[in-house]
Amino acid sequence: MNDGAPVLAVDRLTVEADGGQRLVDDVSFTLHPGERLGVIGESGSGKSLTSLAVAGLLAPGLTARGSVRLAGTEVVGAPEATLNRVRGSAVALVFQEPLTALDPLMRVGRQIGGPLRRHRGLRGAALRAAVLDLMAEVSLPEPERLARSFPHEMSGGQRQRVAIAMALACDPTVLITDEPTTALDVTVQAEILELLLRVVRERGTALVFVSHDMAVVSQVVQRVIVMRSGAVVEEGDVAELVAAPRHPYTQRLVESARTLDATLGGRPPAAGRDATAVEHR
Ligand SMILES: Nc1ncnc2c1ncn2[C@@H]1O[C@H](COP(=O)(O)OP(=O)(O)OP(=O)(O)O)[C@@H](O)[C@H]1O
Repeated sequence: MNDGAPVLAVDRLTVEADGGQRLVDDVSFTLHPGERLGVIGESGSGKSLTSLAVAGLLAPGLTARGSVRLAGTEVVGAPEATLNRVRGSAVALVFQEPLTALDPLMRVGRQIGGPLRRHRGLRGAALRAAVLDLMAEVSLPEPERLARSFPHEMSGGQRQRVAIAMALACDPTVLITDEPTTALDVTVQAEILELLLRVVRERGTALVFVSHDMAVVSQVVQRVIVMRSGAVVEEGDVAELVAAPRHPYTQRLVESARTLDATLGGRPPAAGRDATAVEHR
């Protein structure tokens, strides 16, 4: 599976603030077609800035250096037109709070149709059919009725399904999700994780899954990079890393996931599980 060219190659990526503060420090990793990679670390470790830099979405005042090759296109330093093209086809993002991706004043059917119009040129009946197909793919109930709803009329889980549908609209090679379930109720979290796993498997989409939660990451990805203070401190197969973390920081992350899990009476992270909930290829 990993013999071909990576769909994403991040090489010595740094992100600096205007004052010269280095917020992401020399980060390198690759992602192959259909692979699922976790990026884990505590708050402020640089996970989000890394994923934003990959999509060329850094805020003004932040500068990326190094190289990010996404489906063969260099993102670092690329002109806006190139970035728009890449963001239409090569990469899409799903954030923690679906409302950030949604326009509160636009019916969700039109919003899902936005990327289909812009990037795939669909109009009229073909557009409407594609919107309903996408809504069905992300298991939104009664698509015809929900398409006419506004975001505030939907539940948090339904809104995140809409955000995932919009991200999938152009069939991106790489999907980046940044804490996609953190804002949701626990039962809804599990449903959204299941959905994400299903759609990336069915479509063969490569996934970068950003999270602070080792237990969640171990359910979703095959490989993980561990970030601390902007740098990668450990990288490896997620089951091996959970079973035998080498870096003291990773050991702490795994230990706190185990402690929380034991407190809640749940199962230990993936290394201790069978493959019923988590299918690592
Ligand atoms: N626009 C910005 N200007 C200056 N510093 C920033 C900016 N955005 C983020 N930072 C800083 O960069 C560091 C890394 O932030 P980042 O958002 O990538 O962390 P994170 O690991 O994703 O954490 P969280 O889960 O809390 O979002 C933090 O110290 C943050 O305060």
